[in-house]
Amino acid sequence: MKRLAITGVSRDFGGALALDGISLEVSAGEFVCIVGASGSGKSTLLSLIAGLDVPSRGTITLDGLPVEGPGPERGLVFQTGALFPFRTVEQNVAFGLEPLRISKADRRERVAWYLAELGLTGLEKRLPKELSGGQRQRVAIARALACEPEVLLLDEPFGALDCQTKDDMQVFVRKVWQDTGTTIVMVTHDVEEAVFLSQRIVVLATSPGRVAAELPITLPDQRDLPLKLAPHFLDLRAKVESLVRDHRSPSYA
Ligand SMILES: Nc1ncnc2c1ncn2[C@@H]1O[C@H](COP(=O)(O)OP(=O)(O)OP(=O)(O)O)[C@@H](O)[C@H]1O
Repeated sequence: MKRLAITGVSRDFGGALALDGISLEVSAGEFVCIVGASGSGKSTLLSLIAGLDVPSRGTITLDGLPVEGPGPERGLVFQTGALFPFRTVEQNVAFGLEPLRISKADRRERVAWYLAELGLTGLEKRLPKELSGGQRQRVAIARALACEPEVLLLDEPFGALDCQTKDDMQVFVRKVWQDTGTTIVMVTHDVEEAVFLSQRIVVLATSPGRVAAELPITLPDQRDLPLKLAPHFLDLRAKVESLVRDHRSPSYA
């Protein structure tokens, strides 16, 4: 289990400051959502944590060790799952396990467990083109989780899905998080989704991107879809929406 610490992180794209002095800690096993208006630097922050990009200033550490590039302890899933088109579902999920020194039988068992966990049993032999958008995203999440990362980084993973599929995916992700204890950091522009999923929401402000607010999400651990209509849920959602609105650049007002 790892603790993620982001300290004084800035990212300057040749004079354009995308992130300015972000400090944030995520505890082992925590589920944190990052929200903010378009351009607030959400994706930039996630790529820095993933090690796909390097901060201009500041440090990012996992259990005290600096992040210096991508690593197997951090799994990443984007909006379009980017599956290997000529691999079947089970071959996609097994991909990250192939270089690991585990027996074929263990590998098969692990793949089967994650396929079952994500509701994909029965689709093992299908190719990505034979799946729905929601199924494809579940394969992408299963593939990231099969490597048993300490931290799962999700960048708008359900952004391209219809409302119904998105609802189902949110329920899946809550269950997976509870079953596996994986630390999750997720970027979304959907405030309802962030409130439903997370234990804490970090709101980023725009121009430059910085932490505007952090809110603990005081909802029960067991969450089902009707919770989205409960008064306490709606209060939290309204509060976060107004924080996002209040911290976007004037050009969006
Ligand atoms: N490679 C890059 N070169 C120059 N500027 C960049 C680059 N990547 C991001 N930016 C700028 O950094 C800022 C933050 O972008 P980022 O994509 O992280 O925001 P975001 O909050 O994820 O936005 P959205 O919700 O629209 O996806 C934006 O002003 C963007 O134009």
